[in-house]
Amino acid sequence: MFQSLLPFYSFPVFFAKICLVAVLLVCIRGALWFINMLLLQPFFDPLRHLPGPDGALLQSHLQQVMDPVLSTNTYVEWRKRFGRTFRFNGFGKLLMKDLQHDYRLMTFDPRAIQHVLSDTAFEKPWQTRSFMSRLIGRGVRSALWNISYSLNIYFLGIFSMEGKEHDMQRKIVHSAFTPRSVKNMTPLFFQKAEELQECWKNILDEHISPQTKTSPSASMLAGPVAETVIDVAHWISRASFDIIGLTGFNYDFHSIRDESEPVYTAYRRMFNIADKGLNLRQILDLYFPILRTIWPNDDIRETNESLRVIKKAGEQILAERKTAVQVAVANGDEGNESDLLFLLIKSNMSNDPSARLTDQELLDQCSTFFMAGSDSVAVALSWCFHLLSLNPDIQTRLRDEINGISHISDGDISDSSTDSGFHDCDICRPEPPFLAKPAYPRRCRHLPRWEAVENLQYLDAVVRETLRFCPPVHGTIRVATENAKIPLSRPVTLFDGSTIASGRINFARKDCHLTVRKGSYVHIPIEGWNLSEDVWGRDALVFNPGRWLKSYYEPSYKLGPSNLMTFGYGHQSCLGYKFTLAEIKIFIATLLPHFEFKPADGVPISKFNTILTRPFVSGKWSAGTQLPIMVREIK
Ligand code: HEM
Repeated sequence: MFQSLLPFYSFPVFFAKICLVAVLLVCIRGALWFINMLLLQPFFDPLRHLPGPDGALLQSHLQQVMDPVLSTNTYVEWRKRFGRTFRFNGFGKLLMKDLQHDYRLMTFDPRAIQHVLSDTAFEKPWQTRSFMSRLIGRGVRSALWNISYSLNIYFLGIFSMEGKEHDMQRKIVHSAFTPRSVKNMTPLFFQKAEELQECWKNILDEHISPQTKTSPSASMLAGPVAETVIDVAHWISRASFDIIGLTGFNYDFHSIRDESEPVYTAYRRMFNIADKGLNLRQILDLYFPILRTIWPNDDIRETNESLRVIKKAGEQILAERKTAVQVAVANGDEGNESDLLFLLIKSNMSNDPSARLTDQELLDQCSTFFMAGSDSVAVALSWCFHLLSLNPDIQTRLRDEINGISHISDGDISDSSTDSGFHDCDICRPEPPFLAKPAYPRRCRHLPRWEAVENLQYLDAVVRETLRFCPPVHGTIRVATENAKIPLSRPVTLFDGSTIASGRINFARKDCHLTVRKGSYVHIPIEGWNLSEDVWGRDALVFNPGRWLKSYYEPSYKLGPSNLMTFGYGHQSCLGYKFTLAEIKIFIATLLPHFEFKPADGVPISKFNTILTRPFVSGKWSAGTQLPIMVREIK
């Protein structure tokens, strides 16, 4: 047939015509997409009625919202201009095959936040889960992802689960975070805090001037004997890795002393890669995960290698912990083991067989603990030392309080394991809300040492204020999986002057709730909530631990533990809240009496968002997270 056409159409003409038709088709498709994206979609999006910042439809406001250097002012300004609930532009979302117009909702309204974080119609976006899944979870349903999944090694942690799978895992994992489990871990926190203290002391010993070394009496007169700049974030990160290794699965990385342990190195390399954030290649990988297999780059190869090391070690550890559970159950002394994997295996064994986690899923939970529980605590603790270094008066007052503990004895865990008399401390207390506490009743069954630290009110205030002021997780996002309604606690005035009333969702009326379309993103500004004047008063932007000491602290709203959004809210909120408080308090109580912290000269510190909001030296982003602080030994 083609042969018969050729006399009429020379090949170049024929080819040119085909090209012309193809170009025309692409142009028509482009024009349709443009009309749909810029005119139709925004027109039918209910969020268009909400007030929000100006900007062309293709202009994104994401940097203003997500960059912690800009976000604090952005929130303050937008809230002044638009109220508690408004919309802004994302960067376009890829739904089905099309890049779609992307109005996003941001809300500071407690009822709306409560609803979005509790209602199963809202899930973590698959992009977030897919990004995390590379490290800790599955949970994404795209066909391409599944092909890639079958070719790679993925973890199946609770973080990337939704729906029933999530509920089932949460029930089992939750059982490893009971007050008693956390209490039993506190000796390990002390052990590692003391190791870190010793390491810092050794570093400082190298900086003692010869004169002071030969003259102990002079050093006593002079007070502090040595000082140097220490990258506090780096050391604390090593310590919290050790802690999560021990508390997670009874495995000591010894990374405070030596960073060369292979599993530690594997995790560290993998997290460092994840911390680079989303670059173009990673965005491509998200949408076309098969690329990771057919066109791996250095980061992907390194991540795969790390995952292999972790998997191999994990299998060995799992086998060892399973044997430990069997022996403990047979001997009836299960109460003495405190690592999360042990508790998970035990809880899994007592679960309905059909709902039990597989070995792989058990290991995945441990990787989840690593991902969720090591650097997050380290970052919070680092910010705490940073804030103390900037506020010498607060630092001195806190040190005086800690030094005022008359005696901290090393308790015996077994002494404290009787079941009577739980008292109202953070570890024992079943749930928030937090009210600034009077002195705790003295019926605690905790270790005497932990009890002493736990009872320090100013320490408690400093830790909570740090978690409010510098939340390690900057914000969270949910996506509507169906057209959904969101109730409000305050009315919202729309662009056209009409109002959406506050109150419960009223299905009979349209003006009693917000409506969002399937696929719309809702941003929950964790940092924004924590720094909101509506919630915390006019000094919301000031670091003021004293706010927690008022005899009766009653915030206007209650969302999350201590009314902090730091740990999220609802059925996917943080399981490690009490664990975190205990670890941070113990590290501060151990280190502060021995060291004084001052800002290092000429080293400005800024926040930078990777997965967590980390400290960086301003202008030196490529050097990675750092927190150089001048540390001086106190003799
Ligand atoms: C300062 C320390 C920490 C902060 C700021 C933090 C923050 C958070 C936040 C905001 C969420 C909810 C995320 C969302 O809703 O999108 C979360 C979830 C979670 N966190 Fe933490 N976390 C911390 C420490 C820990 C620790 C120490 C552990 C465990 C050892 C842990 C385990 C988890 C787990 C398992 C989840 C998922 C819960 C679920 O999906 O049901 N976290 N965390």
